[in-house]
Parts: sequence; structure tokens; C-alpha cells
Amino acid sequence: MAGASDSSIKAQERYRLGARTLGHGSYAQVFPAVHKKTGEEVALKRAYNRQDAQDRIKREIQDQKRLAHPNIMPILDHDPGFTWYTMPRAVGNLKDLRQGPDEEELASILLAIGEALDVAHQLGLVHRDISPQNILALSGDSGARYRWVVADWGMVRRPPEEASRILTRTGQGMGTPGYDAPELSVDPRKATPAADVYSLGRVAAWYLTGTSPASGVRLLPDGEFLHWRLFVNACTRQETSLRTQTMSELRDMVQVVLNDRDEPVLTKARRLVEGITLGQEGSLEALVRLVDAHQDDASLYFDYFAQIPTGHTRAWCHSDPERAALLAGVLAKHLVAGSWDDRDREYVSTPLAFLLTVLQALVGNNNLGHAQDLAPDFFAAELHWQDQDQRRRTLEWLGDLQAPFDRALAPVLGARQDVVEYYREPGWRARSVVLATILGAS
Ligand SMILES: Nc1ncnc2c1ncn2[C@@H]1O[C@H](COP(=O)(O)OP(=O)(O)OP(=O)(O)O)[C@@H](O)[C@H]1O
Repeated sequence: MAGASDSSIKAQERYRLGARTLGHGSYAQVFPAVHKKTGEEVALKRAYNRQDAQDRIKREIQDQKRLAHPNIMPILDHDPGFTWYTMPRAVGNLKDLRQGPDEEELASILLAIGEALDVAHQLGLVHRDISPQNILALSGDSGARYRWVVADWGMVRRPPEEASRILTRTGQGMGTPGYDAPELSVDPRKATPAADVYSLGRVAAWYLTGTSPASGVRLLPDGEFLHWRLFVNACTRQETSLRTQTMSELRDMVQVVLNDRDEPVLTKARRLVEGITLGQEGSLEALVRLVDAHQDDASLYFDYFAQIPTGHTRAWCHSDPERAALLAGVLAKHLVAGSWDDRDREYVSTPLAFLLTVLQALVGNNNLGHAQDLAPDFFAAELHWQDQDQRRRTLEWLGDLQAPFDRALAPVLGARQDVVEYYREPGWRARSVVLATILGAS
């Protein structure tokens, strides 16, 4: 074969290679092979005779060998020069073997692959190329149809102290389009386990919907698989910091989906609000994930999200200000555009007070950018409802604000004349000169 290296000859010394490949990727070919002495049937992966291909397979062999887990493709044999290796022959990959959405199968794949990736992450290794093609099926043992394994570790990110010159440069895309985490296109060397969480979340989205994900476009299950939406949404947030961070969290969430799958969203929300009030651990985080995944559901926001007790709201804003600003903004928009149905008009003071608590907490914690993001929707909601008690509370708070906090809100207030008119109060006293100028003038 043209370009065959010395080591590939060694492969043929030990193995009889099939005439037709099982497939080929960007840096290697995979052959069916039989060990000449033992008769063992394997798959033999051999790198092309190019430096980058040889570097990649070497990395793959070295890293994959360190990862002993039933759901990681094992290395059975390799040459001393690291140019080829053998592994068990797979029945196929997940992309080809999916027969339709079977949530039991999906859950077992996510739990198994999640555990395997957790082992890699503990060693500082991030796979960076999880996709349905790289999840292979070995014939099952102990009654299971298949044993799913993570293959193709050639893109792995090593911990900084072990990083080598190969593969990754800033701005160089990697992974499989649609499955690769957005941050990989910025700097793949900084990939964290959350990059693999993203890819596995996209695998779940594809599996449930049957639609191949497009880069940068949200893909969430609906209808029959609505109960997976929260999970997929949490794993596939564009912003790394808002995403589920670890495989252990991902696996816990799969368990929650399985346990809760028959519970309607609003019933779950009621249970979680009760849980928060009773101090049950994890209830607040679960409610936040629920409202995050169901941003179109105004009832969820009015009747449950807005019911989070004040102390918990403040603590949440402190620990997760970005998401707090985002979701409070969604509530504020629902207050302006959503249907109030047959709720009492007075009840609006609950969501409005909740929004004020969030805004106050963001400002108080010096998260001025997030406060500024939320402020336009907050003021619009107050203006829309004209609740005088609420207006008084907001004015009181604004009156106490001092520099530099006032600077986050002044431009937002000043930008809308109708908002200025709504709050303007002749003789209003404020510590902030700039706010006094906007709202206090007669
Ligand atoms: N153990 C195996 N048994 C059977 N087929 C395999 C095995 N390993 C890989 N293949 C098949 O060989 C093909 C090439 O695999 P390989 O891992 O080289 O590349 P890839 O993942 O398709 O692409 P890339 O290298 O660009 O990431 C794939 O189609 C895969 O399904």
C-alpha cells in the first residue's frame, strides 16, 4: 500500500487484515483483522503515514490505555511505535444502530457513557468529540443487547502539565459539527468536562428527536419526550457557566428524569416550591432547571417561580447571578405580554416583589452588568401593572442607592420617557444625584 510505514508491516506480521476496511476517519483506517496465532477477531486501527495522523493515534493509544472502564473502548494490542492498535470489533455505532427513540435505551447509554467520561475527567482528560458515531456497540454480555463504549480518543484534551504541541490551536474548530461545545471554537485547549456534557446532551437531543443538531441552534425534545427537555436544556446551554458541569450531575439528572417522568410540570413545580420552603436540599436548583427549560410557560413563572421565598432568592442570586438575571427577565416579559387569566389582580405584587428582590440582590452583590440586563424588563413590568405599593417600594430603594450602583440603573431609567414619567415624583429625595436628577425634577 502506498505510504505504508514500517510499523504497518509489523501489524501484518501479527494480524491478517481484511481486504475491505470497516471505515476510515480523518487520520486512520480501521480494518477487520484476525490474530495469526490465536485466531482472535479484532478491529485494527492504523494511522495514515502523515505526522499529524501519527501524533494523533499515539495520543489515542496512550490515553485510551490509561482508561480502564467497561464503557471505554479497550486497547488490546499495539505496536511499540504507536502507529496502530487493535480493539474489539464493534457491532456498529449509535448513529446507525438507533432504531427509534427508546428512552430506556437512552437512559442506559447516558448513565454508562457518563460514568466512563467521569473516569476520564477525574484524570484531567476531556474527550472533546462525543457524537453518535463515536459511541460504539460491542456485543452485549449479561443479558444486555449491547455494551456501549466511548471510542476515538484522538481529540482528547490533557491536563495543562501534560499538554503537547499537537492538535489544538486557538480558533481551530474541533469535534463534530452540531455536537461540539461552542467554547471549543474559541479555545479548545481550555475545554472542561462541561464540553463533554454539552456533546452528550446533544446526543440525547438527537436520539429523542431524530434530528441532527445544527451548530448554535437549540434542539430540545417535546411532546412525548417533554420530560427530557429539562435535562437536555441543562446540558446544552451555550454559555459554559450556565451548563451542567460534571458527568456526576448529568447522571443524577438522568435518574431524576426516570423517577419523575410521569409528573406534570406544574405539579413538579408545586412540589419543589414546598421543598424549598421545607429546606429540602436540591429543590431550588431543580426548580431553577425546570423554569429554565420551560421559558414559554407563564403559569410556571407566575405561580411557582415567583413564590421562591426571599431569603432563598437572595442566596440564589448570589451564587448564580447570570441565570437569575436571565430567568427574572423572562418572568418580567411574561408580566407584560403573558395572559393573567383569572388570577386576582392583587397577586401581581408577588411576582413584582420577587423581581425587585432579584434586582436588589444583583445590585447589592455588585453584579451590575446582570442588574442592567434585567432592569429594562423590570421597569417595563412595573409600568405595565401600575401597582402603587410596588412603585413606592421601588422608589424607596432607588432613593437609597448610591454610586456606583446608581450608574447601572440610571441609563436604563433615562432611556424610556414613559418609565421616567411613571416614577417621577417632585421633591423626591435620593442619595444619588444622577437618579435625583432623572426622577426628582418637577
Ligand atoms: N472497533 C471497531 N469496530 C468496528 N468498526 C469500527 C471500530 N472502530 C471504528 N470503526 C469504524 O471505523 C470508522 C473510522 O473510525 P475512526 O475512529 O477512525 O474515525 P471517525 O470517528 O469516523 O472519524 P475521525 O477520525 O475523523 O474522528 C468509523 O466508521 C467506525 O464506525
